[in-house]
Amino acid sequence: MFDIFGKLKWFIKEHWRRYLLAILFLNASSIASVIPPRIIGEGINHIVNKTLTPEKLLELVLLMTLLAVGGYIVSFLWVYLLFGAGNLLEFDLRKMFFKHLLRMDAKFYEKNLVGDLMARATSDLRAISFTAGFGVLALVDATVYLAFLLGMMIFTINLKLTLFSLLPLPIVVIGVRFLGKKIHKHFTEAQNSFSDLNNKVLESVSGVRVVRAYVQERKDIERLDESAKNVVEKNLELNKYDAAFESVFLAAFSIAYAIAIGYGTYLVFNQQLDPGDLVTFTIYLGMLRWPMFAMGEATNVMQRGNASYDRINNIVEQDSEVVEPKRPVKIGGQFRSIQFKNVSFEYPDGQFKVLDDINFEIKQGKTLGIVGKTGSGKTTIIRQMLKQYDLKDGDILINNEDYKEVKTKDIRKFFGYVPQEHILFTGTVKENIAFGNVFAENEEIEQAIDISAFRKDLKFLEHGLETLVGEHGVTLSGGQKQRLSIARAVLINPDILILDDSLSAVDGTTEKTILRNIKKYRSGKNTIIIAHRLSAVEHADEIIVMDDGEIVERGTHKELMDLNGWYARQYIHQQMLNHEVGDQDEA
Ligand SMILES: Nc1ncnc2c1ncn2[C@@H]1O[C@H](COP(=O)(O)OP(=O)(O)OP(=O)(O)O)[C@@H](O)[C@H]1O
Repeated sequence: MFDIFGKLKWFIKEHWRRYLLAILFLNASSIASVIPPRIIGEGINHIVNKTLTPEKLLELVLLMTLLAVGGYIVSFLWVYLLFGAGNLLEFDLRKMFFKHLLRMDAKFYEKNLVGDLMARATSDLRAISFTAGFGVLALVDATVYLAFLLGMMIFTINLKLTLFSLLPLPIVVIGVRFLGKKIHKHFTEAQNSFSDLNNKVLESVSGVRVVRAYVQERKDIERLDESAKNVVEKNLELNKYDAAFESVFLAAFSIAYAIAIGYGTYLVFNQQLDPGDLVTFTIYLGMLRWPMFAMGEATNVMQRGNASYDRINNIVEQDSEVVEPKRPVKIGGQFRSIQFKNVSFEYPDGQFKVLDDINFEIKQGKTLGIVGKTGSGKTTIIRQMLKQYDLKDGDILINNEDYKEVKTKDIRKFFGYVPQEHILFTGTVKENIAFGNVFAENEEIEQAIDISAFRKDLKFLEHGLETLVGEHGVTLSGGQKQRLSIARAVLINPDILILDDSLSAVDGTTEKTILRNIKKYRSGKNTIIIAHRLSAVEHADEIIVMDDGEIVERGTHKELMDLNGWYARQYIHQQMLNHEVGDQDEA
């Protein structure tokens, strides 16, 4: 049950002063709350014994007022400090979690779905934060405050009365132990089902257009329904144990209350107890509700916090397979070359070689074209180049240094990558373009817009560069997104610009314009172009043709045309199609 505090030792150690003060103020407020019932009892005894004088009454009222004001101040302080600790912990954990997500490799994201990660980053982190704030409060009140109250009941009122009223307590202890374990188990199951629902909602929302296009709304609703039902069932199961937990202790407490009232009245009748003391005792008994309830709550909250901490840890403990070098080699200065030497690769859960003995070199200032059938391994070459997966067979060298000896971030700084899927962040067009270089000057942004032929699109956007795009903004067409993504990559002026099928949604004329601009503005820099439309790589210094993970043809456009293989056949076929389309357009 206390495991969670062991796991949070690092945080408590860092914030021990805050916790110490919070607990001191919390206990001061407990003391401030156990004295007034005694004053009330004393007042009643004075009334019964007819010894109450105006001076005594004034003294009692002043004391009560003083305690109320003091209690208010210390309560404010402990609430601020203790719940603040919970918020600080949530902030620290969220930062750590997010940093970890940014560090992880592609394999991690294949294993852990986004919806599940989101569930952990929200409700699990909140459960842990709740433990660090409210959990500590419940624990302190269930022990120290309980001890204060019992002390007052035993030492200032009556030992026997107190002992009798505590008789049902063992029921609570047994209930807490048994039900606490069940709650831990069912809470984890409920959280897992919530993660699953999150994944499905995410898929449904992001794929809503496809779902509609295929008229699959009903099936999608059924799928979500099933998942939502599962969440409800798991939570109802959890509620059952939650309810049993609270009922066990409320029943035990009610019995204790009945015993105390019955036996206390008997003592008053036998003049072994003053009526004022019985009133004080009943008030204490009422006050005992919270620390006894807190006993259950502390267990409950700690069990949940523990389960959530394990779920967070489970993610944070997963390490990236891409191992960072212990003594990294620094590669400063300009990019000179990248070499693939006998590189073979299988995806972690794949069954076959996706890359088979790949060899090529890109020297400074050169353009490489990568073409081939779909699924032949073109993008996988890029993933290896960006060190997204661990390389097992063969070597990749950058400026003659082994990739394994160079930090991933030092490798990636050479690249500007335009992936097949274009991601727009919520913000303006300008912010999206300047994503990789927020300090870019306006002229640099304007130049990136010209290179990527995005200027003509700007005219159609109501607020030009300041138009909001992404989740809360206007929707851009596929071609516009491609051009914006190219502008984003061009702006960072990378040594190697990678266009991964990034010209597929632009027409032939715009493609020519973009390629001409890239050649002109990026002379001396490298470009890698993956394309299905071969006209996009015609001008490259070298073109490699991929088939089933192997390089089956290589050379310049002219050499490949002379070879009369897949490239030449495909090129001629595409040219004929272009003419046909052109003829139809003219007709
Ligand atoms: N994450 C992955 N896990 C397992 N297999 C994968 C993964 N990504 C791709 N593959 C497989 O690797 C092979 C090569 O994929 P890759 O994306 O490199 O091909 P490509 O030539 O770029 O295809 P396209 O032209 O359609 O983009 C395919 O058979 C694909 O199914």
